[in-house]
Amino acid sequence: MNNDKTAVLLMNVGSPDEPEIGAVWRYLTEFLNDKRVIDLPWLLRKFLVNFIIIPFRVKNSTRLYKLLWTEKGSPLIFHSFEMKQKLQIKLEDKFEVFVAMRYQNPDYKRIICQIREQGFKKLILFPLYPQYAQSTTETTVVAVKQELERQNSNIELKVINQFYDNPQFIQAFAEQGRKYNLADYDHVIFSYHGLPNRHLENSHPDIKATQCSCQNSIPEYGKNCYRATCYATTRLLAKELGLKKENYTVSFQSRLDKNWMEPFTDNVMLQKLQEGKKRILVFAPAFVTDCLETIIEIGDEYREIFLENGGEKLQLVESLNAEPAWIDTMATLVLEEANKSF
Ligand SMILES: C=CC1=C(C)c2cc3[nH]c(cc4nc(cc5[nH]c(cc1n2)c(C)c5CCC(=O)O)C(CCC(=O)O)=C4C)c(C)c3C=C
Ligand SMILES: [Fe+2]
Ligand SMILES: [Fe+2]
Repeated sequence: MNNDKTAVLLMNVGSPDEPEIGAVWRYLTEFLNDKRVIDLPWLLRKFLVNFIIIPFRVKNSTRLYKLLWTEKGSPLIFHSFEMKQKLQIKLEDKFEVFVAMRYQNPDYKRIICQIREQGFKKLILFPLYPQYAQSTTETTVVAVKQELERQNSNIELKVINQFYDNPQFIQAFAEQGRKYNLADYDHVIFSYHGLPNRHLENSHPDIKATQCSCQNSIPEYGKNCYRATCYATTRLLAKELGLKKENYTVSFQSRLDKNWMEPFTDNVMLQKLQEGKKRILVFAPAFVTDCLETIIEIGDEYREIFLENGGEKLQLVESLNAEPAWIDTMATLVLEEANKSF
């Protein structure tokens, strides 16, 4: 029994079990039927997701997952496991670290069952998203709370809600960037996973998102405003890297349709090219592990478009994965959370 130990649960989005059409279909079905991801009325969501989006998307997504897949499987999954192992060593034996995915496997419901059966009384949930969003952190927290209730568990829960401005996180990402010589590049893009504009409006209860100045500072209400926190992460990273305002741009990638957060990364990249910036370095600080959206979308797809249009170099900065500076950051975040009273 582990009465005096605290369980730490790392949770990320998840990947399909294999890069085959059936597995990708199951993954997209679980992911996109989540009402916090596609937040439309039930019937409209079911119809749109299951009869339009998935049938139209699944073939291409499978092709991309085949390109992404390695001998060790999906990067998002194997990097998450490597993080878990290294964090366990760092935290030693007062904590036991688990890893689960919001969608597909390892299944968070099964991992919570293990945590309960092993007698843990305290759980620190660590959603692996630097910036809070309803489609990532919120859905993870709600799912874990619901599952703990369903299993009649009295485990005490704490959550690391976000860490977009944590100085160690900023340092760790900057260190990844410093592996490249910044002087070799004409411009830097900070590319974040986008959100539907509707989600942005949800985090702007009193004002239209378009009228909000959260690009410049975190507004009063704004700690849960994804756009505000993306820009805040960028300002801190730019400062750490000594970048001048005119030498970097924030943009958003991975849109499902045109009503997503702008500017779009691919448009920014081509606009910079027109301005004569032929060598671009891209950071993706919404992701702590490399995944489909970094390796394939930026590293392959955007890079190819950039080169075809006359660019010379588009370089993706690797994510934090299991880098020592990031493992140290994770340990600090866990210990800080553990030191707040349960
Ligand atoms: C910052 C993290 C993420 C946010 C915010 C996010 C929002 C979001 N995503 C979709 C739809 C898809 N995302 C997909 C892949 C994917 N998304 C994230 C992270 C965030 N998503 C990651 C890390 C990944 C990669 C997973 C991997 O296996 O490597 C996919 C699947 C791939 C594809 O078919 O393109 C979809 C679909 C929505 C709708 C959304 C916000 C509403
Ligand atoms: Fe996504
Ligand atoms: Fe805002």
